[in-house]
Amino acid sequence: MEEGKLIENGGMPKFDITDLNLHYGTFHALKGINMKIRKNEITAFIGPSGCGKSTFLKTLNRMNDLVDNVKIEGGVKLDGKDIFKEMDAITLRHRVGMVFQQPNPFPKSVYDNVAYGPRIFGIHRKAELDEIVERSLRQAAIWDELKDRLNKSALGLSGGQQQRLCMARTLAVEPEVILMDEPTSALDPISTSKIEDLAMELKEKYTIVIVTHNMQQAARISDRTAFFLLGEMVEFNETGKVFSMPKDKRTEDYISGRFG
Ligand SMILES: Nc1ncnc2c1ncn2[C@@H]1O[C@H](COP(=O)(O)OP(=O)(O)OP(=O)(O)O)[C@@H](O)[C@H]1O
Repeated sequence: MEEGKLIENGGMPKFDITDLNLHYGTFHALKGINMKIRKNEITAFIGPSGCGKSTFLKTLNRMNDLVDNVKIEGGVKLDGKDIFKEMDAITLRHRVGMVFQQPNPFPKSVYDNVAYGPRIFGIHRKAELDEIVERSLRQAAIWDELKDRLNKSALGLSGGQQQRLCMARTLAVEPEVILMDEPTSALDPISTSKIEDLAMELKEKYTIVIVTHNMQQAARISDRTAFFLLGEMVEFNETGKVFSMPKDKRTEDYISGRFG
């Protein structure tokens, strides 16, 4: 593995992003982003609507490749390897999973939703799939609720259950990074708190990057927070510092609600 630049307190960052620029046609959506995302931490992206948070998140597993007229320049390394030049998109998306804003289970049974990814990657033995399904549902803290409904349609679950099922589906292929794009914005407070608890448990094993509009959520669960504005990353620091003593006036205005 190629040696990447170490971060201040040692270790290699999970993602090393250097001078990343993204254009949608003539629109400059990400402007010169530099950032190192650490392993086993939760990194939160905050900022007003349209500032580029989702665009940046999707760049990390090359979901933007599918958009017409997109131009991406700069470097994104995962464990020291360039995700555009040294990795194919399938391998990347296996290693970097994603959970979306709206729970999006397939119109299949609970079991088949979770087994979907492993089957694509060639696992067909029933005993092995059973084990993966149970492990993933347990990790997503939903096994007890669903163990007697494995053959029922996932579409019959509540929104909060569907979102934890989608987490289980992501976990089933054992990714290293989980990208979460406003995963709780469609959920009630109890389901939200379950997803937050889950994210905090999962960071022991995974690296988590979450886009959230909810600043309390970023403050509650993330280790580091990045504030975006108009395609720029204005500030990136330990979450406590960003919220208690932001360095940039624009961050301060945003977190104190004076932005406008
Ligand atoms: N496929 C696309 N084609 C053209 N422009 C796009 C596309 N996707 C996003 N944009 C534009 O890029 C900018 C950043 O969008 P993005 O969705 O990344 O913002 P965001 O910070 O995640 O917003 P929100 O918080 O509302 O989800 C916006 O101005 C948006 O209109």
